[in-house]
Amino acid sequence: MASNQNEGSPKKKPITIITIGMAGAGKSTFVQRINSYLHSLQPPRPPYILNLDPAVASVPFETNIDIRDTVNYHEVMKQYNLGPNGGILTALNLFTTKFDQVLDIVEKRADTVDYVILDTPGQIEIFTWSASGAIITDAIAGALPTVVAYIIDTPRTTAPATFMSNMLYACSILYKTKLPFILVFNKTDVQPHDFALEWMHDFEEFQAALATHNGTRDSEGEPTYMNSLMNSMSLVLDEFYKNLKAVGVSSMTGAGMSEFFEAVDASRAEYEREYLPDLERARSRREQTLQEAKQDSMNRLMKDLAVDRASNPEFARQDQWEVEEGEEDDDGGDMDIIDRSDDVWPGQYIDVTRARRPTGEDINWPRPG
Ligand SMILES: Nc1nc2c(ncn2[C@@H]2O[C@H](COP(=O)(O)OP(=O)(O)OP(=O)(O)O)[C@@H](O)[C@H]2O)c(=O)[nH]1
Repeated sequence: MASNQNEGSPKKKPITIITIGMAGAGKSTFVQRINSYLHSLQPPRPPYILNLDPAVASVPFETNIDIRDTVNYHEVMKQYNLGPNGGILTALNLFTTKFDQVLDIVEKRADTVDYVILDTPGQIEIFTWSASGAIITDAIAGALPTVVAYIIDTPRTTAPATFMSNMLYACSILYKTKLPFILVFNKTDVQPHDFALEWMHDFEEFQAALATHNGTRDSEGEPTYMNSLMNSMSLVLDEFYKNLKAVGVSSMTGAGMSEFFEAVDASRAEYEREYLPDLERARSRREQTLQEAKQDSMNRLMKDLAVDRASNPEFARQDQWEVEEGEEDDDGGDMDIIDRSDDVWPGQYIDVTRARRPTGEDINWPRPG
């Protein structure tokens, strides 16, 4: 594994590895394996581990932060009258409200660790398709270089249709997070992952595997609808494969660990080259949209006031700004600042025309031009 740091140069930020995978793919065993691998290095490089699965009975590693210390999943189920999945999701939502504190703690440890590892709930969609999952991912990726490790149960992926479904799922996560992505073919002690690499690199190999699979032709010898669909999808996936790294590991034996960390270390550059500029662009776009919304509201307000004055000259005459002696009569005087940071969409949109004040309270509206 390449060292993360050169003598004398400032320490690089740690890389966050978000482990995601279908239930039973081996996420927890994988986190345990990378944990023990990093401890076994000379010198040891213990990672900082966060468990985000509120429903897991026990984890085979020492966590630094554990969602179960903050939220009692069983209590959540009882209190909100929820089933197991609703309970996990609500527990994750509750934990997410504290994630700024989590991030503070992690950032404080940034000088002492090289890797931060997130183990996610077993039900993959609870993390990948929930607002909390997106908030946690964005928050951590905004603060530290981050890579997604998508754990695949290799022995259960040897059928072309299952393989494709798994890849499509991975593809959706890649496009959702836009983060550097590593396909981790786990359990290679049971099933080597060569077939998967072959299918990923040679489109025709995959099509051939598809053609030899049962049920791909109908009674008249024509490809079935599913087969045609899978053929077309495999063309789409061809583009997806170019954007990611694939490694084979066995969390059971420890095989493939150094290759995995080479892929992780290489992802740092990818994160800096592709994700960070995108993040900056998104931030400045948001900022610009906000400015435009403010300006638009202001223009509309000015226009409305000007129309009112034109149609009601008596009101306009009475509605004069009284300038106290010694007070400057400039247009850039104090304006009430409307802080909407506690609103449902903090900072997303400020519409000054909708400002509300208790009656009787003075408002220094800007003058119409
Ligand atoms: N042979 C073999 N078995 C493995 C390997 N990795 C995990 N397993 C087994 O796969 C099963 C599931 O592993 P877990 O680590 O619990 O999987 P998980 O994805 O965390 O499962 P959830 O808790 O449902 O999310 C366990 O029986 C593990 O022992 C591996 O590399 N090789």
